[in-house]
Amino acid sequence: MQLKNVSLAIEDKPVLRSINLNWAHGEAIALLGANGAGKSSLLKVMSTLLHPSTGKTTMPEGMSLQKWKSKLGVVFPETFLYSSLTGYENLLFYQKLYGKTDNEQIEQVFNQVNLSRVQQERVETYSKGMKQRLAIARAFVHQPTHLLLDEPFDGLDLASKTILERLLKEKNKQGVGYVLVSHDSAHAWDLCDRAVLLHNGKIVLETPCTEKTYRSFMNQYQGWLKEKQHDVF
Ligand SMILES: Nc1ncnc2c1ncn2[C@@H]1O[C@H](COP(=O)(O)OP(=O)(O)OP(=O)(O)O)[C@@H](O)[C@H]1O
Repeated sequence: MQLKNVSLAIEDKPVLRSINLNWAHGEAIALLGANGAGKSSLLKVMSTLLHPSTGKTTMPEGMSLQKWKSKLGVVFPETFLYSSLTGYENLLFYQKLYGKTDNEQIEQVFNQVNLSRVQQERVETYSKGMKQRLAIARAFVHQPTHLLLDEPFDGLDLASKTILERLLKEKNKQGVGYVLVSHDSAHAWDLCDRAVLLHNGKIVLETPCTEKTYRSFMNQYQGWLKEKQHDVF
């Protein structure tokens, strides 16, 4: 997917400013930045939930908007789960939305997020971490090729965190790309090919995620964060 000069204003407030970003097929991008930098808004534009005020988003080659939506899996702070339905009913519902019914796939994702045991229980009885794992399963249930992940590790215990890390690495090996928003830069660095830093709605830094580039990136990131503190206080 390609974003060209994308800007977004919400209620006249500039949230994204002239964003240029190329997301290559299978690429894992860490999207970093301070609170309010515009990370979630950018993911929403990429998911087409929000439309840019100006600029252009282009789908990967040959893909219609409809096709793009069908290839996309999202983990957003809103879980999009139905609490009065069981875990199984939720996954079945979402799979059907994508025009599929594949019980084996549902079983597989339940196994992957370690929720098989409670799949017939209503979601309102799940803990926060279990709901988050089900939201992750929901994002994977139609076998997307692109993932938009807004703090997907939020609320996960250590074991669940490891499960998700493994899942992302495995999917990435199979060619699935993702954009990962995280406040844990070191963690995101380990899971991604490239890091993009947003500040006040602008991309201010981009670098490949290698051991060598981490320190320099973090020094610059901290510089931006200090500037942000001056803005606020
Ligand atoms: N619905 C909305 N109405 C008004 N302002 C909004 C809305 N959504 C986002 N904003 C503003 O847009 C800016 C960017 O918000 P966004 O949630 O994208 O940032 P973020 O980088 O994801 O932050 P965080 O790390 O805190 O999640 C913020 O200043 C926020 O107040």
